Amino acid sequence: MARIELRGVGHSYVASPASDKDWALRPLELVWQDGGAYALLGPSGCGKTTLLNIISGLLRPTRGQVLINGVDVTVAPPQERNIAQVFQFPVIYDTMTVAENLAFPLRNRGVSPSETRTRVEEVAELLELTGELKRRASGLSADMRQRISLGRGLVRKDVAAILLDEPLTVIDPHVKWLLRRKLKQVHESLKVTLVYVTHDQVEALTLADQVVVMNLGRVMQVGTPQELFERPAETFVGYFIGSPGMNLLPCAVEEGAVVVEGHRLPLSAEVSAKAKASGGELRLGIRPEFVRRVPEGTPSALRVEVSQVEDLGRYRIATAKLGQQVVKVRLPEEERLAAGESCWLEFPAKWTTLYVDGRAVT
Ligand SMILES: Nc1ncnc2c1ncn2[C@@H]1O[C@H](COP(=O)(O)OP(=O)(O)OP(=O)(O)O)[C@@H](O)[C@H]1O
Repeated sequence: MARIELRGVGHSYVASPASDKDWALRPLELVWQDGGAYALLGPSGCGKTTLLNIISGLLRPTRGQVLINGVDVTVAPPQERNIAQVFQFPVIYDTMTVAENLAFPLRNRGVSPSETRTRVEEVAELLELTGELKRRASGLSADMRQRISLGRGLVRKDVAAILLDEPLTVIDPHVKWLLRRKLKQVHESLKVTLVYVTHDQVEALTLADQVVVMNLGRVMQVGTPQELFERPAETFVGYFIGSPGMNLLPCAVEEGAVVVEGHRLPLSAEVSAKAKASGGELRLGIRPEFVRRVPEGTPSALRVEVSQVEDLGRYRIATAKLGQQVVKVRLPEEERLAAGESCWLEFPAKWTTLYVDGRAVT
């Protein structure tokens, strides 16, 4: 089991990093608790793999220290870290049987044949591979191969953490959810620290207790799926998480109010004072799920013109014009609304966040 601590860890692939953009991973502080399930979520190129490779020891960071259970392992090679890594494209030995593939890490460490057999059977059971143990690995489906790869990580009793780098990307969509569920079960039963890299928010939010959202080599926010959804600390998080993302409306502040397209909405005196003092670019954020349709005449209601209503299967999204700005609204099932109509909307204060230069004012 492992508690992983990153102290001022940063990495640059250029010899003498000068500006922020030279850092693939900007120096950061992060603690991953023993037994937790974490996701690293962010767009392509944001530094997820770089961070994962630093933890596993494949990459030595330009700066900072990596501690596993309090021991500094910054310069220790991967084999000294008791960390298993599962890659997007699993490396499986086709000439071996499934059982031999699973046993491989134990054979390498000189574990006795009887203990190896017991562990392989346990892991095979956990991953529903028992019926396949005697089969040759060649010709197995992508999800079977990924299960073997995961099994090879789990087979060692001393494995402290499992790092998975986009493990489901090449898996058929209709078996993806099965493997995702399996992974969650494995984590729940073994309580091994799990770090899961993905650019897919559904994967991150369903698997992890804590999600680390990254962009441009920087950690934008660490939080539970609920915290990231309800209280995005940065406009990037608000927009990147959610489908569609958060509405981010240019606005102004006056004392005790935020002004959007000429409408005054109440705002705490403290937040309005901080925002005014900062002098930065202001946005009012509200998720489409929290915008409410209200009857005409409701205090603070905003009149909008609906330009489009999209049916996304389980729900519908209305796109509406508020003056010059566009607002997305998730409609309740029974709500009747069509393009060309106008209606009244409310932004409940509880669900609005004011951002200055992309950061939430709290
Ligand atoms: N070996 C390398 N040499 C030079 N630059 C690199 C190297 N590996 C990654 N980079 C750069 O570092 C940045 C972060 O890359 P990284 O692979 O960590 O991102 P990522 O979030 O995992 O992206 P993806 O999801 O596409 O794998 C990118 O700009 C990438 O081009």
